[in-house]
Amino acid sequence: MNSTHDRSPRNLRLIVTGGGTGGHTYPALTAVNALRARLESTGHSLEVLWVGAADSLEQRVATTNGIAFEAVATGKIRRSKNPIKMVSPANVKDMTNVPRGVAQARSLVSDFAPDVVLATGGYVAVPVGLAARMCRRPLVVHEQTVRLGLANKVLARAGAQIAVSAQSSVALLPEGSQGTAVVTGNPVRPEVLTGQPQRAAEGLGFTGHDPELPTVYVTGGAQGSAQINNNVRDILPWLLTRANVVHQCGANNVDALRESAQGLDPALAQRYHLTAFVGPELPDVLALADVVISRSGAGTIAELTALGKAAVFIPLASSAGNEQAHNARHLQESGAAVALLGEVNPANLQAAVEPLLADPATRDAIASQARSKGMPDAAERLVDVLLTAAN
Ligand SMILES: CC(=O)N[C@H]1[C@@H](OP(=O)(O)OP(=O)(O)OC[C@H]2O[C@@H](n3ccc(=O)[nH]c3=O)[C@H](O)[C@@H]2O)O[C@H](CO)[C@@H](O)[C@@H]1O
Repeated sequence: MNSTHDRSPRNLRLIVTGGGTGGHTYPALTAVNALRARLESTGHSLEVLWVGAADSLEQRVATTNGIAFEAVATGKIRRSKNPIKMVSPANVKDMTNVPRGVAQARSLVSDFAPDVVLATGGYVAVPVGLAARMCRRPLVVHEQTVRLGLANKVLARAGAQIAVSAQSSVALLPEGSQGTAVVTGNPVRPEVLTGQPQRAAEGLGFTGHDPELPTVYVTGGAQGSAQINNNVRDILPWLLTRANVVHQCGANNVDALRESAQGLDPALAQRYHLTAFVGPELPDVLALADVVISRSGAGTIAELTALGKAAVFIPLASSAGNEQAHNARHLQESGAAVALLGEVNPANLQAAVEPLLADPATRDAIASQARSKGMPDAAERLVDVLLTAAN
């Protein structure tokens, strides 16, 4: 790292790229906002251009947050053990998109002339990151997961400065980039850390919430998870005798779950709140939750550890490099979570949740271990890396 003198703020121009999922998009937005706040606190300004895929989550997030956005062509290479399948029509089309995206990104980078480029992963980060290197602009890559994603691996080899979310990532970096890597943690949206439990039930319209009972928040990520939904559905008659349940299930699953909830005893059903997606109420819902049943994507883990929540993780088995299982195991090994790493069924989900509801001391012990793993200052650390790279 350079000296703190090198990080002194000045007016800056930033290109940010990354997206595809919330896991790549929200850390980018959080870093932009933190960098802007740091610069403005010293009377300086930040000009930002977000370069992403057209009609994407990152486009919606950038534009709703008043950040200028430009789209470039991207190509997702579908990996397969069978080399014949690699030459699929979809892959061939996507491969031709990559050079087109690099050319588009190169012209955007050269016109905008950023002081620094931040890439947070996802396929779109590849053309933009490569263009940054071609135009000799400093490139910082932020990785949310323990193992580098494919896009970030390509950019690490192209000479990016790497910021990682966990110390254990450093040993897994490509040769040559380990020495310069910085552990920042995974930036968490600041509003997530300042929720108010007493606002949650009102914000959700959860009129039957019983304040005498603990609350379980179930989340399968933005799309929802059929595996989590089905197992939770099957233990609901038991769960609702002990807790309120807020269940975020994804848009595709909400109708079927609503129908099956009609079979619940009405006295229990009033403690159940089902929703496709939790939007601006998310911080309050997290503040209210005593126990969380969740996938173990990097973004969710960063939030739950920063807050110190007792969680039961059900990893997505098909996540890249099985990283969700790795994340969950890592926390379970230090008593910072409960992880269901093999087959998941209603019986073992109930067995995992039961001690957390029965004994507040058990869940407090897990919550406090989780909090010790959290890095609530990750955005500020990433800002330090960006300011150093820009100088
Ligand atoms: C399917 C897939 O590819 N998953 C990957 C994706 O995760 P993905 O983006 O699906 O999940 P993450 O846990 O990283 O982030 C989800 C984000 O959405 C928010 N949220 C979720 C539900 C909701 O109703 N409201 C809401 O705001 C969560 O609070 C969190 O901030 O990128 C992550 C980071 O690279 C990886 O670790 C995951 O393995």
